Amino acid sequence: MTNARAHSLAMTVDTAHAHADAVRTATQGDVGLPLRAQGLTVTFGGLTAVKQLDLDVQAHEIHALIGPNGAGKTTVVNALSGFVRPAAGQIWINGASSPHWRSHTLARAGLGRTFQNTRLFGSMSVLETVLVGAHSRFGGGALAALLRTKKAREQEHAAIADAHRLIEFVGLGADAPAKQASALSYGHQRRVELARALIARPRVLLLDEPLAGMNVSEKLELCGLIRQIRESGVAILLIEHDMDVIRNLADRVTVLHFGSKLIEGTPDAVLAHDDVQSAYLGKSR
Ligand SMILES: Nc1ncnc2c1ncn2[C@@H]1O[C@H](COP(=O)(O)OP(=O)(O)OP(=O)(O)O)[C@@H](O)[C@H]1O
Repeated sequence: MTNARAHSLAMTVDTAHAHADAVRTATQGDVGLPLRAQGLTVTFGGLTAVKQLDLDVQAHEIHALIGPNGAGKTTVVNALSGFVRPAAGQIWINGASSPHWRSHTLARAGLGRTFQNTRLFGSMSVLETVLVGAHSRFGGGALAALLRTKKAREQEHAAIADAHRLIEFVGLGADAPAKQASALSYGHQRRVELARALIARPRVLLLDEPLAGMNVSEKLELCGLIRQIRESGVAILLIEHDMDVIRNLADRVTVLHFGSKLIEGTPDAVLAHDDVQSAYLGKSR
C-alpha cells in the first residue's frame, strides 16, 4: 500500500473519532444484545416504509428478515446501518444507543453490513478494498497518520495482517490480495465484501441478499461461510428470498409485510404459518 493511500485510510478514521462521543455518551440499553431496534419507523414523503418495528438480533444467531418485494427489508437494513434516518424509534448496538447514529459511529459500535449489489472500487486491489473496512478500528487520528507515529504504523501493520487472514478465511486464494477486486467473479467479489465488513470486527453483520445471483454450488459454499462467520462470534441479520436457504441457515425469522412485523419465530414455525403462506408465499388459505 502506498503512503498516500495509508494516510487517506487513517484520515478517514479521524472523522469517526469526531463522532465517537455520540457513542460514548449513549444511553446504555438494558441488554447487551448485538442489535436491538424498537419502534423503528422510516418514511419516504407520504410513504411509511417501516412501521414501529421491534427487532432483536441475539448473540450467535442468524436472524433472517423476509417479506414480499417492497415489504421494507432493505429500508430496515439501511436504517439500522445509518444510511437512512429513521422518523422514529431507537437502535441499540451492544447495549449502546445514540440519537445521532451515522454509518461510521455504528461501525465503531460494532455493526457491519454488506450491500444488495456489490460495491467495489474501480482499480483497488483486493487487499486495499478489504483495508477500507478497517478504518473504523483505528485510533490516533489524522495527526498520527501524518506524522507516521509508531502507533499508526503498528495499526497499519496489524490491519494488513488481518486483511490477509480474512481474505483467506472467506476462501479467496493466496494470490487474491494483489488482484484487482472489480475484475473478480461475482461470487468472489461478494467474498471480498464480507472480508471488508469483517475487518472492522463487527459483533453484528447485516447481509442484504448475499446469495443473490449465485448458482447452487456458490450458494452452498457461501452458506457454509456465513455459518463459519456466526461460529466466529458474529451475529447476523440476513435478508434472503430463497426459502431453502432460510430453512437451512436461519435460527430465527422475522416476516415483514407492508413495513410491519407479521410474525417472528423459528423458520419451520414461521414458514408454516397461515398468514405467511398467504401474505408472503401468495398461497390462499
Ligand atoms: N429512497 C426511497 N425513496 C422512496 N421510496 C423508497 C425508497 N426506498 C424504498 N422505498 C419504498 O419503500 C418501500 C420498501 O422498499 P424496500 O426496498 O425496503 O423493500 P424490500 O422489502 O427490500 O424489497 P425487495 O425485496 O424488492 O428488495 C417500497 O415501497 C419502496 O418503493
